[in-house]
Amino acid sequence: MEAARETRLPCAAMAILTPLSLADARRIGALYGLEIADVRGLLAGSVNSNFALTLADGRGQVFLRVYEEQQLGAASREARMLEHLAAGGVATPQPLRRRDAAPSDTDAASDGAAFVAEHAGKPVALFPWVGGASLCQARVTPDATRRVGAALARVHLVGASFEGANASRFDLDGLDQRLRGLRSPAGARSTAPAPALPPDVAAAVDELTGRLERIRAAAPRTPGPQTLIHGDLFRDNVLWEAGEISALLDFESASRGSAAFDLAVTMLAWCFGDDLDPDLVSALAAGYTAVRPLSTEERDRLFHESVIAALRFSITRITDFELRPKGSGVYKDFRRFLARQRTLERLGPEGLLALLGV
Ligand SMILES: Nc1ncnc2c1ncn2[C@@H]1O[C@H](COP(=O)(O)OP(=O)(O)OP(=O)(O)O)[C@@H](O)[C@H]1O
Ligand SMILES: N[C@@H](CCO)C(=O)O
Repeated sequence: MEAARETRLPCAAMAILTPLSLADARRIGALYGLEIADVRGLLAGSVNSNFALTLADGRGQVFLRVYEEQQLGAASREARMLEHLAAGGVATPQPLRRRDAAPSDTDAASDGAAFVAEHAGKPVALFPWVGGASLCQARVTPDATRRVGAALARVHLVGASFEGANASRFDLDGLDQRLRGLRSPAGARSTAPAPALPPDVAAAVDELTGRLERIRAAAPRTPGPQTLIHGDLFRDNVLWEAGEISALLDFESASRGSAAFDLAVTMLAWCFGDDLDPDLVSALAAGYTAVRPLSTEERDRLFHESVIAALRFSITRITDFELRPKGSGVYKDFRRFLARQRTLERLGPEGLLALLGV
């Protein structure tokens, strides 16, 4: 196992929700054939409780995650998916196998039971320690977006043969439901904005509702080709070391979905400084297509999927950040994604394809 090279304290730092004593860590480590000398809580991530375990044999550390929101079945399925991706050459840490796992425990029927243990009634998985740090926007160069594009294409290529990916929670119906919840938290059929919403949020909800209706009306007749998508490949989900990607992280939103949608999410997340940066966009697309050319249908869907991607993050940033108590962790501004949506509309389908150069 590689030794840790640096301490990371990301802006999304949270408390450890589930404590893990050295005795707990030793019991869990033993299930994976590891002798643990030390355990350290990590202020990393905003959902799960994460720990660095030091190995007694001097081979460095492993990363232990306690899944705070996923049940055993979902965590096992995610571990099986990560194993599939890592085994296929995607740069993501391959979950460690339990020593007592039977060969069949990695297959779809057992749903990845080989990788997951339990602690305090919650699922736990172990991963090799990965060095590296995420990039701030000012350090994102065309070389970086080219690498990100290539890494995303590998997820789509390798993920295509993964059986068992879930449907996305963020399809148009899921987004519509979130907007309805915002307009009427009680779930009534009212179409009036809920009075509790601050005026600018209520106005955004109106704007997004209109947009969702327009997107539905203009939607292609079929869902188009599907593969396994990451769904959330933002800067904080990619670690870098010496100018290269050391890990893609956080496959929590991974699902069956459109590669064009995933490429659009990644473009929206990586290629905007103050405004859309054409050099970052064309490098991202070039990196992607060098590994996995887009099919004609995927290319034709790029604009449609881009406006859905902008809609998705505008809405989830309202429900998951704007309306939660401030000061309790990371805050992500939905207004940035409203602005990105307007940029896309200004560009139009032909303008977007010209920028991407596909
Ligand atoms: N295998 C690993 N080795 C070393 N550090 C890791 C490893 N996996 C994750 N990390 C660190 O932990 C941080 C949180 O990871 P991740 O995003 O997967 O966690 P999370 O708890 O699901 O939180 P969130 O979804 O909010 O990001 C990462 O940003 C990274 O710094
Ligand atoms: N990456 C998301 C948050 C996690 O899904 C965002 O920036 O809105």
